[in-house]
Amino acid sequence: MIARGAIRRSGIRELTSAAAAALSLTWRSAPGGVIGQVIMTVAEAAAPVATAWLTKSVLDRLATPDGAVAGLALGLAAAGLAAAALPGIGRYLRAQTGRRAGVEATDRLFAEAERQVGLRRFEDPVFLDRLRLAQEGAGTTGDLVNGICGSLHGILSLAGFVGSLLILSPAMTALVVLAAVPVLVAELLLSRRRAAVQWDIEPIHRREFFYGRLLTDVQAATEIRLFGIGAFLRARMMADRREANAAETRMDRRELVAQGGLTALSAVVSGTGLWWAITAARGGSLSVGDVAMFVAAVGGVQAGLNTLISSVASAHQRLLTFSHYVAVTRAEPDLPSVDEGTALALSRGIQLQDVWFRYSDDHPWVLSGVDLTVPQGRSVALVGLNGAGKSTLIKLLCRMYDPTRGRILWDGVDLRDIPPAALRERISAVFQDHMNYDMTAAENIGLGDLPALGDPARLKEAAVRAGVHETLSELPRGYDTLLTRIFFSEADKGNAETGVVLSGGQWQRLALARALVRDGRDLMILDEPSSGLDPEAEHEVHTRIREHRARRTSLLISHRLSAVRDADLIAVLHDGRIAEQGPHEALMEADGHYARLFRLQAAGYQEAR
Ligand SMILES: Nc1ncnc2c1ncn2[C@@H]1O[C@H](COP(=O)(O)OP(=O)(O)OP(=O)(O)O)[C@@H](O)[C@H]1O
Repeated sequence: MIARGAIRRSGIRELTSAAAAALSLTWRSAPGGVIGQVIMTVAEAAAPVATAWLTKSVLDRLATPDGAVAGLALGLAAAGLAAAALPGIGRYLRAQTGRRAGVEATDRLFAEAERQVGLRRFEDPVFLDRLRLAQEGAGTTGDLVNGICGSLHGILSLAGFVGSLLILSPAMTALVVLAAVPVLVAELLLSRRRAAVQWDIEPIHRREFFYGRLLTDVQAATEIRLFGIGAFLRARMMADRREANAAETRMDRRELVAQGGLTALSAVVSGTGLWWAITAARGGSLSVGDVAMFVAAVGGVQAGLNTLISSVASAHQRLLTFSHYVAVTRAEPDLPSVDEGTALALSRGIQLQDVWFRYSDDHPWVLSGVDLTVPQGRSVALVGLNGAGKSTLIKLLCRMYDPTRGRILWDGVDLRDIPPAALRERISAVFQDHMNYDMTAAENIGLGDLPALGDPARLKEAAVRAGVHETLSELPRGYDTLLTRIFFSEADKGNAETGVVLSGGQWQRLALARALVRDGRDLMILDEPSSGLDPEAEHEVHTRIREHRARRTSLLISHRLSAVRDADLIAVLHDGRIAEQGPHEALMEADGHYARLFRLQAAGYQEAR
């Protein structure tokens, strides 16, 4: 788990490393754009300095009797034109470069997030906050180059105007430059503080987002309406919004006060400068052109400073956000994994040896010394009370987590010594909390084995075996019907062809079809594959599953004990261990947990007769 406090203290090294990463990413995705931006920046910075010098020269020439100004006026017009046109071109280049860098950064971010082979990171709220900020950072990668170009622009125009001002008055130059130091320091402190506020309120935003999604979620809508809890949830969401707003308002006020003081300081500096220039012109030590140049230079220095300060401050804040991107893309994988090797076809079986597991050091033990063998070619059923740890055991088998103690062997090889992708390639599963993808029916099945997406015969075969083929063929566009209505506009709403909504049981059959299309795998895991089905469908599905499990290695979890009774081996998980195991008859004879649960269920059915 990552500590929130550790993340707030982002030092210079972290920021430098974030800047280097952002620049190299932007350079790789749009080198032409970066070069173009630098050229535009230099030209944009030079234009106002050139305009000021040309204006001074024109005014001074006009004061002499034979002052020819045509050439200068032409130059002035050209500089004005450049000053007007360059910002537009610069904006275009910035947008293009930003988009390209954003695409590259986002792609890389999601690829790196996939590198987390297990589930732990996705259960860590701090990592989730980082991931959200990282997505924001990825979208604005190019802005860092903008920030740097902005700073360069500020420095160049400053250099131009400071040089001009130095010629007129070194003392005035020193005053203007010195006045800029507190502004720069204050802006940097403010941007650091703003990034810290943003990080602090991230969990509040996450909660607010959760309530907002709940209030608009079609699945939640039925309960929310029936229980009348909409206003209650809305109040919670608004409380979070107000809390976040209050933190941001405090920050805004702090900025307002600081920036007010800084503006007053710069007004005093310009006023003093203007007073000095007018007095000097009266005394004859400055020409009219010099006064014009002086006014332009003081304005130019202050504008340059403002550009520099705001670019540095915004680049600083973006770097703080981008450092989350860097942290996510460089995060160590949650599970150590080997890159080379394969999981060979299962020939003997899977063995759990003294497996202990808890979700973290603060959680109680879920498994405390499980010993179990799933022999190759046999069907094993796992039963136990709610919360006994059955689904957890399955997640360990798929290596979503590693056992805290003990080991799991695939034909004698520790799962930790097999690349996770190679292991998962050998497993198919229907999970208790299976996904319903907002995609077409064909895609919902084909995602189980991507090559099957282009093979309608395989999709149909899996659907037939899962007992969902008839339902799918009767859809308006058959297997190509979208199983969602979220992508449609108001105009398409009444048109069933644009998408349909399936029932819970139908979705469950689709999940089963998705697992079945992944045929030929070495291990089939079925975690409550029929819990949402009607009795007839349940019977039919279990008959098909039984046929499928014959001579195959499978692990079935079900609370319907009638469905597990003909497994080759039934294991009862109780108090974190396998309390008893054997075939149905042996367990009934032993008269332990299984026999008690089985009789309880059977009695329920008999009473109804
Ligand atoms: N991600 C998690 N983080 C922390 N604890 C968890 C997590 N998932 C499950 N648990 C806890 O682990 C225990 C076992 O849960 P598990 O889902 O494995 O039980 P189960 O036997 O499959 O239950 P059921 O029959 O209700 O599906 C429960 O106490 C649960 O609260």
